[in-house]
Amino acid sequence: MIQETAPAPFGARLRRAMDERGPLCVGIDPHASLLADWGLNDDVAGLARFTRTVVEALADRVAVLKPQSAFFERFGSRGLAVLETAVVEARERGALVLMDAKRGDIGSTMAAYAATYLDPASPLFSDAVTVSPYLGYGSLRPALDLAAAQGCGVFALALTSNPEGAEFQRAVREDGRTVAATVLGHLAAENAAAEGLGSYGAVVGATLGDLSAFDLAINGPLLAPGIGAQGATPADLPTVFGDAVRNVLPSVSRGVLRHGPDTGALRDAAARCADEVRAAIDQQEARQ
Ligand SMILES: O=C(O)c1cc(=O)[nH]c(=O)n1[C@@H]1O[C@H](COP(=O)(O)O)[C@@H](O)[C@H]1O
Repeated sequence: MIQETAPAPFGARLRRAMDERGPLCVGIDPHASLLADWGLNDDVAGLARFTRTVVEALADRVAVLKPQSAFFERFGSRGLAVLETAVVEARERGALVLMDAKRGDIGSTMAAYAATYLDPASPLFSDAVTVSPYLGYGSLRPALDLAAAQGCGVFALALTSNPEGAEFQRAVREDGRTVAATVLGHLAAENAAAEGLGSYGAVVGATLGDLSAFDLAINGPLLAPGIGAQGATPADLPTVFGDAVRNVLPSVSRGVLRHGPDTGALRDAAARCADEVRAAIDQQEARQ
């Protein structure tokens, strides 16, 4: 009889990857301007070459690769085919793939989005996906449940790195809590039973300065974009995240990608960034 083994939870897989490979997520964001900088055309062949170069350079050494779906979708079905190949090859080379899709819809449609990224039968099956909770946290339930069943993760937008985010995310509800604190509270409840790092993460920008007004102790990963092109640095992480810094997964796209297309330069840039992040985390832990 074939024994069905439950997949290891995403949180545990992520913790192991961060410990072994360094706490870093590199975004695959094939901007038209980056394609040009790399000497590539802004077409499907350029997209495929760019993406393959990043995957071959980094998937065997960084903890997480985060393809930004929009940059592939803009080329239609042929762009999605490039994305499908990238996801499979990155996972085969040992990286966890976090699909940056930022999906969010009513629950019945959310189930279709969940199936797209979190059902192993889907060509875009990934280790985790970013979602938007602004149709109500409960609308994310199909993704949260499928993630649990498949050993996958979900990252919900809480405090995004862009300045416009505050208008909604820091709005105060009738009970006095902000919208962002509400999202963080839901995620903490979701992770409460997890042994070690939970599988339900929050997106919290590294650009936001002191966030001590928010309870970031959600027992889940905190995806922290904003380092590099948006102005934050690894040295900012202790100020932004305080004691929660050990659960932070910093994410860098252009800050690493601008070093391509040379494979060695991409690898050096990612390694430098991971070292700087680790040093910042060690410094904060020494203070505690
Ligand atoms: O979910 C994200 O990844 C994300 C959330 C957020 O608050 N801010 C943010 O910049 N991102 C994504 O992170 C990447 C940042 O790219 P760089 O600014 O080039 O490092 C982009 O793909 C954004 O879509």
